[in-house]
Amino acid sequence: MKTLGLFFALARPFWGSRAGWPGWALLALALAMGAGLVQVNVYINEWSKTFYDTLATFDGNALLGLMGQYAIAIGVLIGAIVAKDWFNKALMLRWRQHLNDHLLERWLGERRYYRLGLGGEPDHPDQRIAEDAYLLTEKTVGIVVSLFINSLQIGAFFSILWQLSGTQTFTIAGRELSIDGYLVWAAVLYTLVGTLLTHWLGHPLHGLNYERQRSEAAFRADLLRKREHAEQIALYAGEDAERKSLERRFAAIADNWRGLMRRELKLGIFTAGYSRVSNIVPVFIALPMFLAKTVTLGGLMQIRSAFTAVQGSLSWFIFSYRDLAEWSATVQRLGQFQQAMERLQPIELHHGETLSTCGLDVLRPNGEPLLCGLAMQARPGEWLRLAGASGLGKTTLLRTLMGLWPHHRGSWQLPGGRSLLLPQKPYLASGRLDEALAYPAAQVPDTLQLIGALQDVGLGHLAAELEREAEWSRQLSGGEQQRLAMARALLYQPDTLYLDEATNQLDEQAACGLLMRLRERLPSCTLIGVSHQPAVQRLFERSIDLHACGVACRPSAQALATA
Ligand SMILES: Nc1ncnc2c1ncn2[C@@H]1O[C@H](COP(=O)(O)OP(=O)(O)OP(=O)(O)O)[C@@H](O)[C@H]1O
Repeated sequence: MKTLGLFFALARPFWGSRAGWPGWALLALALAMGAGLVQVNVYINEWSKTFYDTLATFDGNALLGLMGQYAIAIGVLIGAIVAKDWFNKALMLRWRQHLNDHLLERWLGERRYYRLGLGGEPDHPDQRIAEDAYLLTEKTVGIVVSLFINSLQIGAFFSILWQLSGTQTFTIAGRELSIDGYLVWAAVLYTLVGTLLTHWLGHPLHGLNYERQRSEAAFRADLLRKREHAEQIALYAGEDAERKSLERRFAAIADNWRGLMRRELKLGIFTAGYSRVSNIVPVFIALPMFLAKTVTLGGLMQIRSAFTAVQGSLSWFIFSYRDLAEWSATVQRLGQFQQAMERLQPIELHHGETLSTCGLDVLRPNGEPLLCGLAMQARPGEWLRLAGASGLGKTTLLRTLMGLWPHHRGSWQLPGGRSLLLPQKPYLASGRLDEALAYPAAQVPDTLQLIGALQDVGLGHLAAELEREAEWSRQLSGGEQQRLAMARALLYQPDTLYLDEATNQLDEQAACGLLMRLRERLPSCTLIGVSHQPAVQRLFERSIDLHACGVACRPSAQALATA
C-alpha cells in the first residue's frame, strides 16, 4: 500500500496534467494493440480445433486453406506486437521526459541539490534521477500493458474454457458430484498454488533489488570521484588506498549479486519447472473427457490451448515477479527522494536596503553553537571584512546568509539587487571557456566584453581560447582559476559581492591588484569578504571580528577570559 501511495505521488504530475494527454493517447493505442493481440489468440484457438479435426480426416486441400488462414493471423499478430512495443516506448519517452523535468526542477529549485546533501539523505540523487526514473517508466508501462492484456486474455479464454468443460460428473466415495466448468476451476487452483509458492520463494527479491541499485550507485559515484580528483590522488600516489576503497564498494555489489543469484536460483527452479509442466497439465486434466469420447482430438487441443492461455494469464504474477520486485524497489527509491525534497522548507530570504543581521546564531548540524548573537550591518557600497580565526565559522556564516545553512536562529536581511559569492575553490564545469566565464549567467556576453574581462584579471593570453572546450579546472592553475572567477564577477556586475578567501591562491600583490581592479570596475558594489592575507585585509574599509561571537557561544570560556 505504501509503495502504491509513493507511486501515485510520482505518477500524478504527468498523468494528472495536460502534459499527460498524449501519454493517455499512447497508452490507449498500446492497449488497443494488446486487445487486438488477444483477439488473434482467440481466433488461433478456434483455428486449432478445426485444424486438428481436419488433420484426422486427411483432407489435404482443407488443410492447405487452414494454413493460409494461420499465416494471415500470424501476420496480424506480428503487426500488433510490433505496434504495441512502439507505442510503449513512445509513451515511456514522454513520461520519462516529464518526470526528468519535474525531478530536475525540484532538485535544482530552492538549492535542494545542496541542502539535501547536508542532511546526508537520500543517497545518490544522480542515480535516482537518471536510472530510477528510467526504470520506473519502463517497468510501469510494461507492467500495466501486460496486466491489461492478461486480464483480457483471462476474460476471453475463461468463457471458452467454461463452455469446453461442460458439466462433469465425478464419483467420490460412492457419491456423485457434478461440477460446472471444472477446467476453469482446475486452472485457477493450479495457478493459485503456483502464485503462493512464487511469492514465498521470491519476496526477498524486493530488498535485494533495492540494495543492488544502492550499491551500484555507490560504486559508480566512487569511481567518478576518483576521476574528479585524479591529480590529487596521483600526487599522493594514493592508488593503494583508492583500490582498497573501490574493492570494498565492489565487494558490496558482489555480495548483493550472490544473494540475488541464490534467490533467483530458487525462484528460477520453480518457475522453469512450472512453465514446462504447465504445457502438459491441461492434457492430463482433460484426459477423462477425451477417454470418455466427449471431446475430439481437436477439442483436446483447443482445451489445451485455452487452458494454457487462462493459466498463463493467471500466472502473470509468477512470471512478472522479478519485474514487480524491481519496480517496487525503484518506486521506493524515487518516492523517498521526492519526499525528502518536499520535506525541505522553502528558503525565505528577506531583502532590504542593506545587509544586516540581528541576534543571529549560527549552529553546527548537531545544534552546538558556532557563532552567537551576531549583529552587523554593511552600508551600500562598503567593503566589509569578516575577521576571525580559521574554523570559527566564517564560511558557515556566509552559507547561512545565502540561505544554504539550515542550522541557525535569529534573523537577517540581504540587500536587494544582484549578488554573487566567490568561494575559495571556483567551480569550473568542463566545456567552452566563454561559457565558464559567463557562469552563472546562462547567456554568454559578447566576445569583446569577455576579452576585456580576461585582460582585466590578467588572463589576456586566454582570449584566443574562448571557444575551446576543455576541462578548465584541470588546465588552469589554482591562481588562474581564481582570476577567472574574478572575471566572472566583472561580467556579472553584482550589487553585492561575497568573497570567501577568493584570492588565497594568489600572491598578495596579485590579489591586491585584482581587488583594486574590481573596485575600479564595480565602484558601487558592496563587498563582504573573508581573507587571511594581511595586504588584502587592509583594502577593506571596516572589519567585524567574529571572535567575540564565537566566545559568546561558550560561556565557560568567556568566564575564564574575564577572570
Ligand atoms: N557540512 C558540515 N557539517 C558539519 N560541520 C561543518 C560543516 N561545514 C562546516 N562545519 C564545521 O563548522 C566549523 C566552521 O567551519 P567554517 O568552514 O565555517 O570555518 P571558517 O571560519 O570558514 O574556517 P577557514 O577560515 O579555515 O575557512 C568547522 O568546525 C567545520 O568543521
